[in-house]
Amino acid sequence: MSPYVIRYHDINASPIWARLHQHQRATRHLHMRELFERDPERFARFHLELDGLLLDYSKNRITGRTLELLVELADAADLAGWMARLKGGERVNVSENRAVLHTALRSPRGVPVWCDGRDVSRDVHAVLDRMAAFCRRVRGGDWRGFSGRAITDVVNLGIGGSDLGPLAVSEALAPYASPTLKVHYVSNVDGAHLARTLERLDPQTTLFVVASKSFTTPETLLNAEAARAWFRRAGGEADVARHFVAVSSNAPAVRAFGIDPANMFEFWDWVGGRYSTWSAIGLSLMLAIGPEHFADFLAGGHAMDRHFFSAPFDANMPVILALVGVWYNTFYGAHTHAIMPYDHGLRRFPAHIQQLDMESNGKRVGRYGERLDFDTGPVIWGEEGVNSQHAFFQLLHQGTRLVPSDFIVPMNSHYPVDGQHAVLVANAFAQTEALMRGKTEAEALAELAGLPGEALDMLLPQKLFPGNQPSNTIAIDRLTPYSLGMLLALYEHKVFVQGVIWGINSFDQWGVEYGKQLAARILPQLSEAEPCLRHDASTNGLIQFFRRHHERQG
Ligand SMILES: O=P(O)(O)OC[C@H]1O[C@H](O)[C@H](O)[C@@H](O)[C@@H]1O
Repeated sequence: MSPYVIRYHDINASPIWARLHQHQRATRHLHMRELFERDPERFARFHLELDGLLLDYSKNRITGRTLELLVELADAADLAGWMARLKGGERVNVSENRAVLHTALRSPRGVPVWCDGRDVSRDVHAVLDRMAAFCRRVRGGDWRGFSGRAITDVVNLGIGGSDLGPLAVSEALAPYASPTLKVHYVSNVDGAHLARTLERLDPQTTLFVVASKSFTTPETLLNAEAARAWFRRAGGEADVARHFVAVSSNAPAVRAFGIDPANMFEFWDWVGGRYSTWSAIGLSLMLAIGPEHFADFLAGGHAMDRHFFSAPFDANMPVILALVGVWYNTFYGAHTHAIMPYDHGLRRFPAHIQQLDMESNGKRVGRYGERLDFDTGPVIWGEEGVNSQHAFFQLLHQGTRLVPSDFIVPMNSHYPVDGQHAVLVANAFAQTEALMRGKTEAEALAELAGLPGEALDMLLPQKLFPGNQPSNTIAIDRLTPYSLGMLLALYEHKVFVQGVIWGINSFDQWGVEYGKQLAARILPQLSEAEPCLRHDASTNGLIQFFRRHHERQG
C-alpha cells in the first residue's frame, strides 16, 4: 500500500486558489500591449536562458504579482516535496505503485540513482552500452542479414509511447542520421501502414525492432506477426533472429513471441511509455543517429533535469511554463493549448507532446482517487509553422477563444536555402507580436483611409484584431540532439508540475483501457452470423453495416 494514500488533494479549497481567482478578476482587463508599453524591461524580466535555449514568456497576461501568486500555488501543492520524491525514486505513480525515474535514463555514468536500494544508473548504462554496441554493428555493416548483405532499413514496430517519441525525435534529427540506414516507423494496425512501408523494402536488408513495453499491445504484436510472415517469404525461421530484435520490459512475452532474449533490449517498469524515448525504446533512434548523438540527446535532457531540480521556481523554465499554463487553464478557463514548431523537422513534435500531456494530465480524479472539481489538462494540438498560419491562425487572431500557444523557433537551419530561414523566423516572431498587440480601430482606420462610408462600416470590424492572445516563444540556437533533449525534458517536467498542482498522478493511463476491452469484445462479433443485439442501437447498427459491406480477405 502506498504511503501517500491517506492524503487528499484539495488545492481548490486553499486560500491561494481563491486569491488567484480574485487576481484574475482584478487583472483580466489588462492588455499585454499596455503592459509592454508601460514596462520596457518586460522582456528582460520575463525570459530565461539555458545553454542556447531561450524561453520568452513575456507575451502572457501576467504581471510580476501573478507569478508570485502562482509560485505560492506551487508551494501550496508541495511542488518541492513532489520533485524530491520524483528525483529520489519514490513510488510517485501511486495507482501502479511504481517509481518514475525517466530522469535516471539521462543521468551521467557513474552518478548513482537509487530506486528501492538499487543503483539503477548502472542498469541504465549497461543497456545503453549494449544498444551502442548493437548500433555500431548494424551501422558499420557487421550485423548482416541472412543473405550476408548489410542492413539498409530498420522498421520500428510500436505504438503510443513506443512510437511517437522516437519518431518525432528521429524526424527532428534527420540531419544527423546515417545516409545508408533508413529508419521507418509503423504503428497503425491499419494494414496500409505496414504494407506501404514494406513494399519499398527488401527482407534481406531489413531489420525489425519490435518496441513494446508490455509486449501485449495487440496493434504492435499483429504488425510484428505480419512483418515476420513477410520476412518468412524470403528467409527461414532460423534467420528471424538476425532480422527481429525486441525492446521491452517483459522478457517472457518476448520469448513467447519467438524473439531470442539475447536480442532483447530491456527497460523497466519505472519508465512510463510516453517518457521512454530516452530508454531502449530509443533503439531505432539510436540506429538512425548513432550512439554519440544519442548520448548528446541524453545530455541535453540531463541539463534540463539539473536546471529543473535546482533553479528557484521563479527562474525555473519547466515550472514557469507549467504555472503560466495553469493560469490560463484553471483561472481563465482556456480549454486548449497549441504548439507550433517553426521547423519542418519538428512536425511530429506536437503529436508527441499531445500524448505526453493529454495521457498524463487528462484525468478527472486526483492521485488518491478523489474527484477533482476543476478542469485539468488542456487539449493539446498544433502544427508546424508557417503552414499553420495559412490554415487555422484566423481563429487565433479573430476568433472568440482564448488559445495560449508555444512557438518553438530554431535560429539556424540545417538546410540553408537562400535566406528562407529568415523568412520562417520573421513569420514566427510576427505572429507572436500580432497575437499580443492586436490591431486597434485607429490603426485599422489608417489602413482604410479613403474608403466610402458603407464599405468602411463593413470592413472596419473585419480589420480589427483584439490581440491579448498569449504565447510563449522557445527559441533555440539550432536543432541539435542536445537542444532537442533539453526541449523534450522541458515539456516532460512542465507536465509533471501541472499534474502536481492539480493533484494528478501524471504517470498512469487508466483511461485508455476501456476502449481496448470493448474492441476485444466487438472483434469476434464482426464475423458472427446471428443478428447483433448486444450493444446499443448505434453500435449494433454499425456492426451490421460492417457485416453487409466487408469483403472477407485471406
Ligand atoms: O509499449 P506498449 O506496452 O506496447 O504500449 C504502447 C502504448 O499503448 C498504451 O495503450 C498506452 O496508452 C501508451 O501509454 C503506451 O505507450
